[in-house]
Amino acid sequence: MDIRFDAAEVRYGARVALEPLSLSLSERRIGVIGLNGSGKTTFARLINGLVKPSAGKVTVDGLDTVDDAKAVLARVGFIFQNPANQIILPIIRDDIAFGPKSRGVKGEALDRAVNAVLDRFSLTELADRRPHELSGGEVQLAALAAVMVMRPEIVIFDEPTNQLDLKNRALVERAIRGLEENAIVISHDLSLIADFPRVLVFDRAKLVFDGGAQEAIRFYREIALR
Ligand SMILES: Nc1ncnc2c1ncn2[C@@H]1O[C@H](COP(=O)(O)OP(=O)(O)OP(=O)(O)O)[C@@H](O)[C@H]1O
Repeated sequence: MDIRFDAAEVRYGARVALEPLSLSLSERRIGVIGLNGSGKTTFARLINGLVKPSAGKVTVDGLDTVDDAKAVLARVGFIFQNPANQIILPIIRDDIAFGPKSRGVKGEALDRAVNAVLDRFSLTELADRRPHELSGGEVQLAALAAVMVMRPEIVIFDEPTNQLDLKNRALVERAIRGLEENAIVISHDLSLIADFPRVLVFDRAKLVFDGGAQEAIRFYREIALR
C-alpha cells in the first residue's frame, strides 16, 4: 500500500474541510482520530476518490484518485458510518453477490466467492436475512463482506463501532484485527486503535499529530480537554 497526499486540500466555498496536506501512508493499520467536524471523514474519502481535492492530489499505488478513479475504487473499499445504507439489495446474500456480478462473475464462481466471504465473517447462517433482521454488529459485518468480496487492497472504516453494544463491538473489532488487508480506521472508540503503529490526529481541518497510538491518544486528549 502506498497512499500519497501531495498538498491535497478540500474547501466547500469559504469553509475549509481539510487544510493542504502532504504525507504518505504505508502501514498496515492506520488510525484516524479527532473531534467531530475535524476533517477525518473528508481525509478518508479523499483516499477512495469519493471526495475530490480542491487543490493538490492524492494517489494510491501511483493511481490518481481523480484521473484513475475507477481503478482506485477497486483498490480501496469503504465501510460508511451508517453501513445499513450501503446494503442495497433486500437479502444479504444477494447484496454480497451484487458487486462481483456487476464485474461479470457468475454461476459457480459467483457462489464460491459469496460463500467464502460469508464463511470468513461468520455470516453463513444470516445470509438469507434482511438487513433489518440483523444486529448492528452483524450489519457492519455484512457491509464488510460485501466490500471484501471485491478483493480490495485497502479497507477504510468510518467509525465502525459507533453505537454498538459490547458484544457487537467485539465482533467488529475481531473482524478488523483479523483482516490481512490494509485497514484505515476512523474512530472515537480509542481502544480500537490503541495498538496501531500509526495514528493521525485531526483538529480543525488540520493534521496535528502523526505518530504511535499511545502518543496520539495523549495528544488528542489534550486537544479535547483544553
Ligand atoms: N459536503 C460538505 N459540504 C460542506 N461542508 C462539509 C461537507 N462535508 C463536510 N463538511 C464540513 O467539513 C468539516 C469536516 O467534516 P468531516 O465530516 O470530515 O469531519 P469528521 O472529523 O469526520 O467529523 P465526525 O467525527 O463528526 O464524523 C466539517 O466542518 C463539515 O461541516
